[in-house]
Amino acid sequence: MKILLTGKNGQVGWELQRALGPLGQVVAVDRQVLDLGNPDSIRAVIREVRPDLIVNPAAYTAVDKAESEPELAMAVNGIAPGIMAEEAKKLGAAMIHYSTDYVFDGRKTSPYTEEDIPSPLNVYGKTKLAGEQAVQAAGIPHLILRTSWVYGARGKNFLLTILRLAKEREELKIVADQIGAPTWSRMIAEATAQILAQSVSPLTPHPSLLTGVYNLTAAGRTSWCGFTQAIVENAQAGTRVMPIPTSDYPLPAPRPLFSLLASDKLARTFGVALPLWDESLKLCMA
Ligand SMILES: NC(=O)C1=CN([C@@H]2O[C@H](COP(=O)(O)OP(=O)(O)OC[C@H]3O[C@@H](n4cnc5c(N)ncnc54)[C@H](OP(=O)(O)O)[C@@H]3O)[C@@H](O)[C@H]2O)C=CC1
Ligand SMILES: Cc1cn([C@H]2C[C@H](O)[C@@H](COP(=O)(O)OP(=O)(O)O[C@H]3O[C@@H](C)C(=O)[C@@H](O)[C@H]3O)O2)c(=O)[nH]c1=O
Ligand SMILES: [Mg+2]
Repeated sequence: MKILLTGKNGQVGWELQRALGPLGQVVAVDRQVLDLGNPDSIRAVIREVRPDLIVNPAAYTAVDKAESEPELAMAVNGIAPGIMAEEAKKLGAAMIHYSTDYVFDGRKTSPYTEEDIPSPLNVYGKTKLAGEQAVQAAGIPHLILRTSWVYGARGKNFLLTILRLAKEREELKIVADQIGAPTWSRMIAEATAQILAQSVSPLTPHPSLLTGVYNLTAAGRTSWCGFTQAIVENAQAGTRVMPIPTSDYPLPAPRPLFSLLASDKLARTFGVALPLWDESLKLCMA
């Protein structure tokens, strides 16, 4: 099986390079080779590589910047995945795509399921929803894996931001009224590999994916403030962490207040379930 992996230097892309290795021949590309903002570049690379499977963790993930760059965010998150899926269709290939809790408005009080109707609050969420719909419209075998609050040992993420701020400041003020599940990029990659391993057979080069949307997040729940407290504790940083309401931390993009995703469908379908968020955080930080 030949796998084309986009965004190889991103948090999830980096971990996928390693995790997918045993499952096939991985052709991992970055923005220089495959520019998601450029449809011709997307088509050219896919036609040259001729993958059996496209795995697409590349995305425009700067949530606030997206508010002032909506066209670029839409090109990368909304339009590019559809072009990939159309090219996959011509090759008889399948696709694994990633999406976000930010497709929801956060007005629910119990975890969102795959049946809940998305209603994004910000440009990033709107463009990610458009990308989901574009992949679905192509009519190819696909998985859309929705995850949340991704962190890891490299790249731009909340864990690394807090570790930096904890060194610079004696006190951190962090919003405590946004609830979600911090998810380690490595867990997302390993779960993807486990799912994929169940979907390939030596008889056919193309994976037979159980097409659909699946939530894929760590178990448990916390707030950004709770996440910060755990980071500071694990780092033995001694920084004070003060809970604040979202209204005290104004940002260009509104965030959903509640964005827990129920991962039962993933467990039911593939027998895959991620550990508690704070257990993975300890492992990652160790
Ligand atoms: N980060 C998070 O908190 C969450 C992420 N997700 C989703 O999970 C997936 C993986 O996210 P994550 O690994 O955190 O993302 P990152 O921001 O860590 O990585 C994204 C990658 O996409 C690449 N990229 C951005 N623009 C382009 C472009 N125009 N052409 C080619 N490549 C581009 C980046 O390249 P470069 O390094 O050159 O910028 C980077 O390597 C995404 O679909 C994201 O929407 C879902 C929930 C939470
Ligand atoms: C740095 C900092 C942030 N915050 C708040 C701001 C914000 O409400 C919250 C989270 O901050 P961030 O901007 O890092 O998180 P954000 O970029 O909103 O993270 C999101 O990224 C996209 C890509 C996703 O798909 C989502 O699942 C989610 O992970 O923490 C504080 O309250 N104090 C602080 O000092
Ligand atoms: Mg961010």
